[in-house]
Amino acid sequence: MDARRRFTIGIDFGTLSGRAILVDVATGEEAATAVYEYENGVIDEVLPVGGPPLPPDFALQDPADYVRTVERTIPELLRTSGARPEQVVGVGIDFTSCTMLPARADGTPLCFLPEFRPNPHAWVKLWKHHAAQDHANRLNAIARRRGEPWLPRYGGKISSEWFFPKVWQILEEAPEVYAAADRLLEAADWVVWHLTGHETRNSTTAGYKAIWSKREGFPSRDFFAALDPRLADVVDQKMSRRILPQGSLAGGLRAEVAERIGLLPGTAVAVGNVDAHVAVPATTVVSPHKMVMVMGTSICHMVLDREEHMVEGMCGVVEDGILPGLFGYEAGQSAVGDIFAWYVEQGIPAEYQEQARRRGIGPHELLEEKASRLKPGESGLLALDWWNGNRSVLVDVDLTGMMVGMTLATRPEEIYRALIEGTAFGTRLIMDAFERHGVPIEEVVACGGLPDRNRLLMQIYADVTGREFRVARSSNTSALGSAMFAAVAAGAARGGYDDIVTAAARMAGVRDQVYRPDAESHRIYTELYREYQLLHDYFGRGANDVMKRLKALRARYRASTVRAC
Ligand SMILES: Nc1ncnc2c1ncn2[C@@H]1O[C@H](COP(=O)(O)OP(=O)(O)O)[C@@H](O)[C@H]1O
Ligand SMILES: O=C(CO)[C@@H](O)[C@@H](O)COP(=O)(O)O
Repeated sequence: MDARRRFTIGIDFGTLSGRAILVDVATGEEAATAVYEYENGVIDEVLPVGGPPLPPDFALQDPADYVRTVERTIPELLRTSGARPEQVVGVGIDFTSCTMLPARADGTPLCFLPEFRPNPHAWVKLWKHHAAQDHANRLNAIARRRGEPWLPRYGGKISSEWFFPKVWQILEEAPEVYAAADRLLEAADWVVWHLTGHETRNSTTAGYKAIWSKREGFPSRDFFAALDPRLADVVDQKMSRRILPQGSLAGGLRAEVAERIGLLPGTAVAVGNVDAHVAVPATTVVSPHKMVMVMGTSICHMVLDREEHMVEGMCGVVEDGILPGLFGYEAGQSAVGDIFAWYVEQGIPAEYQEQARRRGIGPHELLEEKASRLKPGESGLLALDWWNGNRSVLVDVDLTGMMVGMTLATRPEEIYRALIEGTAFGTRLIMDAFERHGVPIEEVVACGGLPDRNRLLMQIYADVTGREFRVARSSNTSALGSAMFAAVAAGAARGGYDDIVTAAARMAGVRDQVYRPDAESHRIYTELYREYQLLHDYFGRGANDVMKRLKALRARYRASTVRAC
């Protein structure tokens, strides 16, 4: 190991695991990687401490898994690379968002305290926690009635996945937790607090998930009081108005953590970031009108522009939200990889599982191989990709998945392919919304776990959208982006960079591989897309609320079943 090399560390806290990389600041070479699969994963049935079944649509996590991620991955990076602590000039982290938790004034999560451990609301609410939809609906109705100027920045609706519906749910369903919480914060900021001993708040989670803007700050005290008088001062009582831009130095690594993980105390730590937004410069995109698609459990569609446009169903548009000096747009699909996981785990016949096992391949690989032999339209199937609700453009987690065209002859690979195609149609609809509202999409760069796992999926996305898909060089773009922002937090004087654009030029890259649309497939998919749009509007825009009626029946029946036990 050349002692003159300088490195930064990026840790991407995903839905199921934390992934860390050690990156050469001069070249972007990933000298080592380490992964920690969360011991408690996604907590959606019962708490790790036991107790009654969690209510429907809860999705929680254990902050101890975040501490274990830091303490397991960073020593592994140093061990496998041979890098010396003094060669590491900075650490950056990114997180799924909005993943939030209640904590004491010293940063202790309430779920660490014996008296609160049995209470689900004391735990981390993961980004996909969908049990605050009622609070989101009421918040949106009040915001619309008051004519709140910030609502159009979020596509006209605040999602139940974002910060304040989750806060309101805690207040109404667990007022004792709300009262005991000195701090309410994003997990991204909590991990940085754990690393540095300083509480900081970053502009990306604040802007996209907590209705903050650089020009106007948070919504007014009157707005919060209109939700509930007890929320009037929530920002000043349990949050902060000191919001730091991306690349800011949050502080130095605190001694007790540095000692446990093998780094030097005082190593620069960048403010926290969001897994989708941080990936943008790591794919080389630092200028407008290039869509970065972070493709994993969900898909996040990220675009930069010099102007602010109001686009239907956006998760948000935030000034400086992704890169300084530009408006950053975020749209998304709440379930993509999750849908394929659901089908592989719940839907394929034992015969297919056995076939895959005999051949020493995974079920995804077997299905991909079989589905690759099908032609667009051949299955007669069409899916609405709402297995975990709709994030963009309808912003409604109470919508559910649907597949039409099934017959007695339908085969598993046809269903698998139709699920992929349905998610691709969802992406095409988001791209159309951007262009319809004045934000052109001139290029597409994909990153995340899916491009490395499923070539058929990538080709279908190119065929459905009619666009070329480039792929980021790194298989860990979010972690690479965090490592790049760590270099900026350290600054050129300490071996990093003074701005993210320079860091991107030196540390980011794209692969030579390009997925190009096939003209005939695109023609067929455009016919199918028209059918998708009809179903989308009929079931998603109020013509028939059967999905919501069925979900209400499920909740009622499930509640009665639980009571009967
Ligand atoms: N071969 C595959 N084809 C399609 N989806 C896959 C495949 N293998 C894994 N997945 C899905 O990819 C998702 C994980 O994506 P990844 O980007 O690694 O994680 P995260 O979303 O936590 O960042 C899971 O939802 C999983 O079901
Ligand atoms: O919503 C966001 C970012 O705004 C993501 O954190 C969320 O969709 C989860 O992303 P993953 O698919 O787990 O990478």
